[in-house]
Amino acid sequence: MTSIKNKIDQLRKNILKYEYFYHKLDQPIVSDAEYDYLLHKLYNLELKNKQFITADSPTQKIGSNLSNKFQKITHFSPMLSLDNTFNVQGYLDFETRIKKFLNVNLEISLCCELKIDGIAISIIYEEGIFIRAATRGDGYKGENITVNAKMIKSIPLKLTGCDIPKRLEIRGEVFMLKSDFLELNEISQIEKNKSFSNPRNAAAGSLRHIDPKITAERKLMFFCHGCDFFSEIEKFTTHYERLMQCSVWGLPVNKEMKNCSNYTEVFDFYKKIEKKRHVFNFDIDGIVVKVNSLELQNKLGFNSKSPRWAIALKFSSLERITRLNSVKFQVGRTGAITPVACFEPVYISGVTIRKASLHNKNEIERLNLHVNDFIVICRSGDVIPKLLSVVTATRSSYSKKIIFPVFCPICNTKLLESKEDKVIRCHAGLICDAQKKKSLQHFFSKKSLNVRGLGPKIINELVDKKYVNNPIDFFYLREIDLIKLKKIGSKKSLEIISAINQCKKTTFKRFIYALGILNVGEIAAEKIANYFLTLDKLINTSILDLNNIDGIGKVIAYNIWNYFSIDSNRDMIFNLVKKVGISWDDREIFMKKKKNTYFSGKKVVLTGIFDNFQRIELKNILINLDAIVLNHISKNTDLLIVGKKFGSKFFQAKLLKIKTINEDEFQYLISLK
Ligand SMILES: NC(=O)c1ccc[n+]([C@@H]2O[C@H](COP(=O)([O-])OP(=O)(O)OC[C@H]3O[C@@H](n4cnc5c(N)ncnc54)[C@H](O)[C@@H]3O)[C@@H](O)[C@H]2O)c1
Ligand SMILES: [Zn+2]
Repeated sequence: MTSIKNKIDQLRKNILKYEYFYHKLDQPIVSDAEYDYLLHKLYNLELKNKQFITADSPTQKIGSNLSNKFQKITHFSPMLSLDNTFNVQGYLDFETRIKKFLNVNLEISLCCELKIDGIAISIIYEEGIFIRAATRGDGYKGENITVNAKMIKSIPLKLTGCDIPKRLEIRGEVFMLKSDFLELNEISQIEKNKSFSNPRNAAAGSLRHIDPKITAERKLMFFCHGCDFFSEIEKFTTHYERLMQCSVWGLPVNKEMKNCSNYTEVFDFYKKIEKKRHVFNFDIDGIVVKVNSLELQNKLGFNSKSPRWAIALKFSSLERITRLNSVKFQVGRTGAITPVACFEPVYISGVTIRKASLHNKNEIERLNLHVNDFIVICRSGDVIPKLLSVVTATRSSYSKKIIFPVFCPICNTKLLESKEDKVIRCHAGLICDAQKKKSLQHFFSKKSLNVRGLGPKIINELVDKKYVNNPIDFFYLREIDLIKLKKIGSKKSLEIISAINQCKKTTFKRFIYALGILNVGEIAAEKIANYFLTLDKLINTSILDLNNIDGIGKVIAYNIWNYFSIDSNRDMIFNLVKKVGISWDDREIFMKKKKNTYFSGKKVVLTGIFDNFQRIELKNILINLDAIVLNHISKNTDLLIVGKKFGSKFFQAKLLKIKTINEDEFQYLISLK
């Protein structure tokens, strides 16, 4: 029992701390999802252990923003929060509750409005003149922010029109436009002032600033969402009519509101607003549904935190809280270790998520994760799952901290951190089964040698069963080996073997890409293929030569050079080409017609013999590159390509001052895009 009490005490302490930062300092230190989650947890614990409920529990009173910055004033009637729900059932429960309370079975008229994400204030008008304004405070006492509220242009200092009551209380929301918020934060960044985390906090901080001039500068806005006539006889019977009257007196009332007579109409309005919430230049976090009849509102009254006649139907958050089960350290194809958080599934905007990458060691340290932690998950940019933060308030003192491993979880080799990119890697290469599997998957993948039907599962099983150790082994697989794999029959085995045989005819670019050289993606592979044209040239290249390739940086150049300097890699390539018979048409890349090349419209002549091309081949390449290939030199010739054992054309060109290039220069030029 004491442990439950401790749990409750600990939760309350944390919630009150978060409320202090949010309401009093306007600088939240945890996300709303995390705060709501903890409050909900406390609520459930108290429900099961009613003996521990105290009047000062955050479940029993509203979060207060009362500070010493402003004088305090007592509200004429309590200014409370709103009951809220995120789902249909929660809303239906609300309807059932009020019908039961009122003992009615008929449809109740409801007024739906936007739930503006701002800061609540109360304004008192006497004879139509703005007299005083106050924040919600603790619900009973508020902060006197009269001077500051007078700085808000959309709040009239004098009401216009007839039938203005002697005393009128207006309640509404002060907020900041999203565009103004972005501008304010930009300026704060330049001037190195503190910035706000969202428009709501910016509005609250600006309204409650000790210098009213600052409030004036911040361009705050106001929407009225309620009023009280102080028991003066009024002609209105509904909340909706009252708001319409406020608008006539010159008070800003948001036009997006709707009278509904049943829950289907309420949900239509909710869906419509949720769809266009991003169109509004101010934040809203849901809709508010209010019993329209003032008489029924009076009958329903309040509980300690909120009126019984209203509920906020909030938009589902893009953040969810769930329990972390484990962190797996995955070994990538190049040995890079990526931590991946595995958690209890959560459903966010239409997708069930179970895992999120934690990217690197720094992220693990930033989060200070422990096993069984409750974590906040979101879909960043609405797609990629991201672990935002940890709910430290619910962590047990015994839970185990997650530590980045020192040894490879697959092959046990000591991990090393690269100085350049700070990535931690297992350097065991193909000795490491994880890297071996990923490299083989890459070798036969769609963009590499493209063997259909040879997916990761089959490759992993083949490695585990030790049927294959390197790409060459795949070309010697037999039907009797393959049928021993899970879910592979004779037909499928033969299909796989045939697909493996077919992949022997490939392209140079695909072959380079398939090798999986560090940082060499498809584009780099294409550039390299275009530049070298032959495998021989590529294998025997120098770093200097590699640095010449447009778009190949120093790191990639080194990686390529390093790859081909390793004997086992050269042996494997030799065997793949000479023994297995992988081949490609070197020239294939130049056989596609191109416009706007270096050669476009140029009159080109050839002389001599070439190491890497037959004369006719070279001619075709040039024609495809948009050149005009001629047999004789004249003063109109633009370019002469000179091979070994060149003839008199070379001397004629020199006399006529025609540009000449050799085979290497030609290869460089055709490698350009
Ligand atoms: N991140 C944190 O650390 C932290 C801490 C405390 C509270 N919070 C957040 O603050 C919220 C709780 O604050 P709250 O008690 O003010 O509740 P609330 O903001 O959910 O709802 C109550 C408020 O809604 C406002 N409102 C907006 N439009 C309205 C309309 N049309 N009609 C009536 N009222 C309208 C009212 O001013 C009212 O005070 C929660 O969402 C919680 O996540 C966050
Ligand atoms: Zn390893």
